[in-house]
Amino acid sequence: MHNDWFIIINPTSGNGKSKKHIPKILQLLKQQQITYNYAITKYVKHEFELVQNAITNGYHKIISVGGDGTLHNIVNGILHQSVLSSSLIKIAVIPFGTGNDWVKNYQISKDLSKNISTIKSEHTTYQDIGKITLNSTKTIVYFNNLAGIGFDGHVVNSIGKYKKYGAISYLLAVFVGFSKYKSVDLSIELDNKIIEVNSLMTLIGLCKYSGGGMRLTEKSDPTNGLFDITIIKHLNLATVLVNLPKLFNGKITKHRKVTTYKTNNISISLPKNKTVFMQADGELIDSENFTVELIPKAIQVITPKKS
Ligand SMILES: Nc1ncnc2c1ncn2[C@@H]1O[C@H](COP(=O)(O)OP(=O)(O)OP(=O)(O)O)[C@@H](O)[C@H]1O
Repeated sequence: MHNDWFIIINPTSGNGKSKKHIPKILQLLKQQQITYNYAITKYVKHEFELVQNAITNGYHKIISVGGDGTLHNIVNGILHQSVLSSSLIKIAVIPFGTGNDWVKNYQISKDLSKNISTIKSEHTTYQDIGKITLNSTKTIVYFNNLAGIGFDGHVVNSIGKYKKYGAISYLLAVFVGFSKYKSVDLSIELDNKIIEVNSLMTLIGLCKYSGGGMRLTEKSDPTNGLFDITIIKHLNLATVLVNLPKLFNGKITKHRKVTTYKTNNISISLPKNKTVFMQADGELIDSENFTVELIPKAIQVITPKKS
């Protein structure tokens, strides 16, 4: 194991923004005497392979340059390997995505110099990770921010064509998608209860933000060993419009059609013969009945010291 950082850069993140900043990032790292090696991804999910190769080659400090999807794939590469325990691996993020929701949770600076000083400090927080197991294929997908079923999966499915609009892309996808979307019947099992619900969307959160800055879960804390579950029943467009600010300030969780729970284990069954989109950290995943369990303090993430 050596002490250099391994940097994984997704040049397509943020509509190609990260690519333009590569020379500047590398120069600032050198200036702060941070030693590193780096690789640029060449295709979708290449991050997964790159991080596993880096760990096999003795790296245990990783920097993700990109958005939430890049980080998600790196986290999955780390959790799916067995060379080194994930809790011994440090992950830093230089955000260059569209939504950049995960970094908001920790107030990681978008200012490159400030962020690189934070990385240099190596101040870490041990973060919980969600582990989704799909019932029939036993496929495992990890998430570090939030997973969702229903309308938010539908938004992720359509987001590609809106990303060119930058920060407002998620909001655009919400409004364009809403009129055609139909809520679905879910059977949700948590804390020995079975909840049958017609749901617009159901969210399983570790961190606070998703969908480009929305706050759909209640007081999420990615270090407390619990998921924040939000079940939103069917809402009409007028209700969404009236409650728009509440989607961003967290107060939507108080709406009478919204219920919240805290748990570390949840199973969800989807309706038969209906496509229900599912997403993890803004990446679409296969849609089928699944169970989610929480792995406490599974990774170390580089975070600014609280002043
Ligand atoms: N070279 C590449 N070509 C095409 N896609 C890539 C490449 N490298 C990585 N990807 C994929 O790009 C996807 C999106 O990346 P990411 O989520 O980081 O950016 P974003 O969508 O702009 O940001 P955010 O998720 O924060 O809104 C990921 O699924 C990743 O696997």
